[in-house]
Amino acid sequence: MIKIKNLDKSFDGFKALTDLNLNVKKGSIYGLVGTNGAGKTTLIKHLTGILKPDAGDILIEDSPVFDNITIKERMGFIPDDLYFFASYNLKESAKFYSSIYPNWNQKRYEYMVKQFDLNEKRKLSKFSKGMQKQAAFILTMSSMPDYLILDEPIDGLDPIIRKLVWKYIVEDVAEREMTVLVSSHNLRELEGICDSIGILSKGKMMIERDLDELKSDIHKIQVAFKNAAGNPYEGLNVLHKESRGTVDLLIIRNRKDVVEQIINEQHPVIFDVLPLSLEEIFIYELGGGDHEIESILF
Ligand SMILES: Nc1ncnc2c1ncn2[C@@H]1O[C@H](COP(=O)(O)OP(=O)(O)OP(=O)(O)O)[C@@H](O)[C@H]1O
Repeated sequence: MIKIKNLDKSFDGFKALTDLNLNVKKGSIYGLVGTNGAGKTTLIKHLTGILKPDAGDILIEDSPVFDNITIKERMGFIPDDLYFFASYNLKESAKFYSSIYPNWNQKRYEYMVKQFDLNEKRKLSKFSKGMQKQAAFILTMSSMPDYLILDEPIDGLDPIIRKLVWKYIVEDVAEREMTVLVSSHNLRELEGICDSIGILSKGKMMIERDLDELKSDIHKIQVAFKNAAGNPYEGLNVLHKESRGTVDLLIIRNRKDVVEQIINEQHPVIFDVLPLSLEEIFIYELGGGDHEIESILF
């Protein structure tokens, strides 16, 4: 399990992370999302022991991460900006990885090289950006990490490879309880694989919830009444409302059964509860402003 408690970090007086808390359950996939500059990479650099916090605790299995070789041997990290030894090919890199990661799995490495169809004798510096990401993924997954930390892992990968990457991750989570934290701007893909989500904004954790729970709390409805008496939405937590002719479109933060009960009491002529995607929740929660929400949601 990964736990961050009250993390603070400043760069030359600029507060990049403020009193940040984060929890990732063992054997789960945690999606870290946030606007540009929100602090995702800074947070990940703390989690992987690259940066030292000004204050707070970064714990894996209750042990501090910084300078913790035992934990780092069991951790795989793919940064946004990859670093390779310029003169190495994939095969030489694998040899290096096998010397530092005690759980290195040579069979898996060979299988993955075939499956991703990479030439292991070609210098990594000659690979395209996407091929370098694939190489980093093969090396990391062949070290059989218990903790996998990924910063924008699918950026620049084609759809077939992206599918393969997620397949490996999901299988390792299911089969050997690997714990994953992944930052991404691709909310549609995160939505399909994450158990929980942390939404970061301006260095602060805005929301951290199970994805299903998050979704069961907030709904988009369209509704029309023939003769509504007074305010038909009284008792509901309406986050946003607009009207198109006789049809009202609303974002409501209540349980679905509560929404249904209150609206049905007013005998609507039209009433649909529509699912809200993670992308929509993200935009709403980060207060995109009613105008932006309007154009995206409806
Ligand atoms: N070494 C540094 N020195 C000064 N400021 C930094 C440093 N690293 C990060 N920052 C600042 O901290 C803030 C958070 O940056 P970070 O790279 O963590 O954001 P991010 O959420 O990963 O953004 P993006 O989605 O654009 O990659 C930014 O304002 C950035 O300029």
